[in-house]
Amino acid sequence: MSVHEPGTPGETATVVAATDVRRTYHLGEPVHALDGVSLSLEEGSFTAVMGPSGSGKSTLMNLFGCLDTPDEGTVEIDGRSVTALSGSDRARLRGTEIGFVFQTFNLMPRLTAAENVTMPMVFHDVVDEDRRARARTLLERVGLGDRLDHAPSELSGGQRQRVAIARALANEPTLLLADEPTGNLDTETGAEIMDLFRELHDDGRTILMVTHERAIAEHADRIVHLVDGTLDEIEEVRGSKAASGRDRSGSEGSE
Ligand SMILES: Nc1ncnc2c1ncn2[C@@H]1O[C@H](COP(=O)(O)OP(=O)(O)OP(=O)(O)O)[C@@H](O)[C@H]1O
Repeated sequence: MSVHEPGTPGETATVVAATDVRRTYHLGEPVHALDGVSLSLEEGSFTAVMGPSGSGKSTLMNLFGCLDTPDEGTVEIDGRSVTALSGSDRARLRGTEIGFVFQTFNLMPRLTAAENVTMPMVFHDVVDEDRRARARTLLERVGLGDRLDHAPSELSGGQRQRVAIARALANEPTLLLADEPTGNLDTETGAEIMDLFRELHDDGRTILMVTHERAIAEHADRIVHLVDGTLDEIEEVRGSKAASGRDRSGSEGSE
């Protein structure tokens, strides 16, 4: 199901949408972290969010990730209004519809790679052996089929992030949210992780990524620029790194 059914054949569906969202924090002087932002994510789109420190990027991610609700405006995920849900229903929606990738990986240190990947599957009715098989498939997908039983401390930074990406995919989420996914990696490893994101994008995943780095943002199809809690510009990334490797109706890469 989608927020808006496509009007014409071939038109892409909006799967996640924030409409005129406002979020004000009241610690002393009110801070308008988001001051009327609307942003829709089409199915299979890859969007980067950039902006100065304090411009509202994390606040927007928290709304899309069902970690917070707006004071005004609405957030809809796969046709469901997040704003109308109770805290526990929102947590369930978060567990089933959102996959999170963090700058600091956030793996459970005492669990193996495979066990980390099976953790989010509690939201689904999957028996143990199927979970293990699914974790294996996901870890193979991110190039770690030979690291299932390694602890995070036995993996490199790039490998840890790959485990985190496999974990984020555990429930076939509607939306993959990545907060500075290359922030703790060297340039080369960061580029490898972005290659993986590009592959996931090619597989049809819907991705929203916050980054400070222009070169990383250019892997997306468009860059959303936030300034002072407002949407300053949506920049289409022409011949983006994400698009360059693919044949997209033959229309890309000829500039
Ligand atoms: N829980 C909170 N309580 C009070 N103020 C907050 C809270 N979270 C964020 N803010 C304020 O809201 C504004 C937006 O913060 P936000 O974290 O969304 O920005 P950001 O663009 O992600 O910044 P950065 O790039 O530094 O992570 C900032 O002025 C921040 O100080």
